[in-house]
Amino acid sequence: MTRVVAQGTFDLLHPGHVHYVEDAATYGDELHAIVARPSNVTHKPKPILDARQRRDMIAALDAVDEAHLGDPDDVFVPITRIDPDVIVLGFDQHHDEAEIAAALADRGIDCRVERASAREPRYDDELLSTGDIVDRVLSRRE
Ligand SMILES: Cc1cc2nc3c(=O)[nH]c(=O)nc-3n(C[C@H](O)[C@H](O)[C@H](O)COP(=O)(O)O)c2cc1C
Ligand SMILES: Nc1ncnc2c1ncn2[C@@H]1O[C@H](COP(=O)(O)OP(=O)(O)OP(=O)(O)O)[C@@H](O)[C@H]1O
Repeated sequence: MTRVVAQGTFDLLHPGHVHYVEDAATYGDELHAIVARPSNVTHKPKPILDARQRRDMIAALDAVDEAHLGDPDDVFVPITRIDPDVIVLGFDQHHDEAEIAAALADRGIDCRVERASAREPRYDDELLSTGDIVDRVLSRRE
């Protein structure tokens, strides 16, 4: 049983998230999605939706076998619990594969790090970014 981890903020779910978890799922038999807590989302605006709602939505996707609320303080708490064989990073995520691989090795966790592919828009109006969805809401509802 090859266990895979994907992770992210997964706010206002869109086809890019679906592509990410479906791509991640191809790396093994069981896909675990870890949902970032707001305190750990530091490189962009805080998510709109509660972490429990973001977890429930990503859990509803067929490709995801189990979704987990991330640990507020130590990102390796769920990793140690899930004990994955593969961690698949999102195509544009700011994490460095080598740094994560080193942190895993330091903890004695035997797990390789991969990177998912990107998904391009299938039509002009398709939004594949949470930030873009928020911007459109603001522009249409102000
Ligand atoms: C290996 C790994 C484990 C993670 N575990 C957690 C966690 O336990 N708690 C958490 O809040 N975020 C966790 N994250 C998510 C990061 O905190 C970060 O916020 C997340 O990658 C957001 O990326 P995104 O905004 O591109 O979706 C983890 C990320 C990685 C790469
Ligand atoms: N178009 C896309 N193609 C493939 N993966 C995507 C796409 N959009 C987002 N993802 C992946 O989904 C994961 C979670 O993305 P995240 O929660 O950061 O949403 P986001 O839409 O990328 O946010 P924002 O665009 O506001 O930064 C990330 O790993 C990201 O790489």
